[in-house]
Amino acid sequence: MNFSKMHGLGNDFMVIDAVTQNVHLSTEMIKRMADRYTGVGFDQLLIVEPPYVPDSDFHYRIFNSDGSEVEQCGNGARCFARFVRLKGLTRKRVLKVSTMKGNIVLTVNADETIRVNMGEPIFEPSKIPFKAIKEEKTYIIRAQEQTVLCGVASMGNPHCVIQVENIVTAQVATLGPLLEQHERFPERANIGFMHIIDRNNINLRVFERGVGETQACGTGACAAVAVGIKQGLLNECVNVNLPGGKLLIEWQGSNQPLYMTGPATHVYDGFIAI
Ligand SMILES: N[C@H](CCC[C@H](N)C(=O)O)C(=O)O
Repeated sequence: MNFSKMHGLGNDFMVIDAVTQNVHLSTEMIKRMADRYTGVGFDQLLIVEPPYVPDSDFHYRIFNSDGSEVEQCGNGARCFARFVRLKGLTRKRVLKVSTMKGNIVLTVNADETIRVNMGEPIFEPSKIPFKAIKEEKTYIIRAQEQTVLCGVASMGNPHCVIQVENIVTAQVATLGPLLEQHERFPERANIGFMHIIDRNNINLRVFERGVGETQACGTGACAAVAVGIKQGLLNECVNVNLPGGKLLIEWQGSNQPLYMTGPATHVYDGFIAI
């Protein structure tokens, strides 16, 4: 099976064309290919399929390295757009794509960065899902002996966003797994640690559901800015500095779509006999 290795700011992907290839992968196969020592190695696997819904160009499926299938992937969406053009599956620069939970529209800019309409952030607890009596700007979560203040949002996938004073000393390795598996997140969650520099710039690290800390998380950047704007701490246009690089996030508030702009990099093509 042919594949491409790609990344969005160091969040890395194995991308498979299931339009011209017959692809049937079990969870075990996905986990084996995800292994960074004995497999291809990736944070997520992206499988590009023919369109499922009317008026869309493609469908694409996203699997974390633990084999779990998920609803959305921001960095993966940009790599998807670059992949389908690189492989000659389309010549369009505006792509309509369906994923497990919704449709997104991607625009490939002249400089080959990609601007993605990620849809409207979701804050209703039952739709995230997150166990809460009612929707709040800030929640208190008790995790073992710690009390955590956070915001919660979904970009199709669930995110918990914690504000920290110092991004380097943020408790990513300890609080990350604790909150990812917390019982208030019935489908687990991605955990973002946000340091607000000013109203237009943040630093962010993300402990991703089903993976661990990654170099970048596109939906995590979207969720962090959405939570920060909802809490009145950020302006409509924010530079998000991740360990792997910078994303531009724009959101004009309720009932408006959120946009993410950033790069997508093709690393190599490969073949795996499975
Ligand atoms: N780990 C995420 C999926 C990938 C998201 C991330 N790689 C991005 O760029 O948005 C989840 O389980 O919801």
